[in-house]
Amino acid sequence: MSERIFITGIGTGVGKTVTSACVVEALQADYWKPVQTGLTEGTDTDTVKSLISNPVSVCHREAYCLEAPASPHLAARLEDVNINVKEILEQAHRIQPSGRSLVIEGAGGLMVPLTEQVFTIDFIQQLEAKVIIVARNYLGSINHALLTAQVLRQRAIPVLGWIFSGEYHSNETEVVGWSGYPLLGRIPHTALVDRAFVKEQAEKLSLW
Ligand SMILES: Nc1ncnc2c1ncn2[C@@H]1O[C@H](COP(=O)(O)OP(=O)(O)OP(=O)(O)O)[C@@H](O)[C@H]1O
Ligand SMILES: C[C@H](N)[C@H](N)CCCCCC(=O)O
Ligand SMILES: [Mg+2]
Repeated sequence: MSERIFITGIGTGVGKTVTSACVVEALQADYWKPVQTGLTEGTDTDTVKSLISNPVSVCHREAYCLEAPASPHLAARLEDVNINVKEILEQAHRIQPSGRSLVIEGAGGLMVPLTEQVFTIDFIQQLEAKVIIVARNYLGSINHALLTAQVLRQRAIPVLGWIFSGEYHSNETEVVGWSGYPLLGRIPHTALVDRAFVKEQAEKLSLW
C-alpha cells in the first residue's frame, strides 16, 4: 500500500528520528527528511540509514540541508536560501515508492515554519499524509502533546496515533485518552540505539 506517513513530534528532540527508523523497518517503507536543519551532529537521514537493516527501504536525499540548528525558515534566511514548498511537493511525487509507504520526518513540531507563510502542518495537509505523533514525557509535555492533538483534529488531518519515546509515565495513558487518538506503541529508552534495537522495537509496533 502506497501511504504517506508523516512523523511529527510534540517538539524537537523527542525521538522522531529513532521512531522513524522503527516505523521504516516495521513497514519496509522508504524514508525522507525533506528539510534538515543543523548539520554539525550529522543528519537524520544518515542516522536512519545506519539504523535500518531491511533490504528494501530507501532513504531519499533531503530537499534542503541547512547549516543552522534552527527553524527551517530561519536557517534558510541565514543562508540566503529560498525554501520552495511547491518543489518539495513535486519531489515527494517523484520519490513516492510504488506499492510501499513513504515515511516523512518533519523538523520539530507542527507549528514549525518552513517559510514565512507555510508551516509544517500546512505542508502535511498539502502532502495528504497521515500522521504519527511522537511524544516524550517531561514536565510540560501534557500541554505540548494535547496542543499537537488539538491542532491536528481542528485541521481534520488523519492521525494514525501516538508513539511514545523514552521512559514510561502514567501521563501517557491519560494523554491518549484525552486526545482520542490510539496508542501505536512505545519505544523505551536504551543505552545503545543500534540496528538490533530498532529491529526489536519495529516488531512490537502495532501500526495497522
Ligand atoms: N529510545 C531511545 N533511547 C535512547 N536515546 C534515544 C531514544 N530515542 C531517541 N534517543 C536520542 O535522543 C536524541 C533525540 O532523538 P531524535 O534525534 O530521534 O529526536 P528528533 O525528534 O528526531 O529531533 P529533531 O527535531 O532534531 O529531528 C538523540 O540523541 C537520540 O539518539
Ligand atoms: C535543529 C534541530 N535538529 C531541529 N530539526 C530543528 C527544530 C526547529 C524547532 C523550531 C522551534 O519550534 O522553535
Ligand atoms: Mg530527527
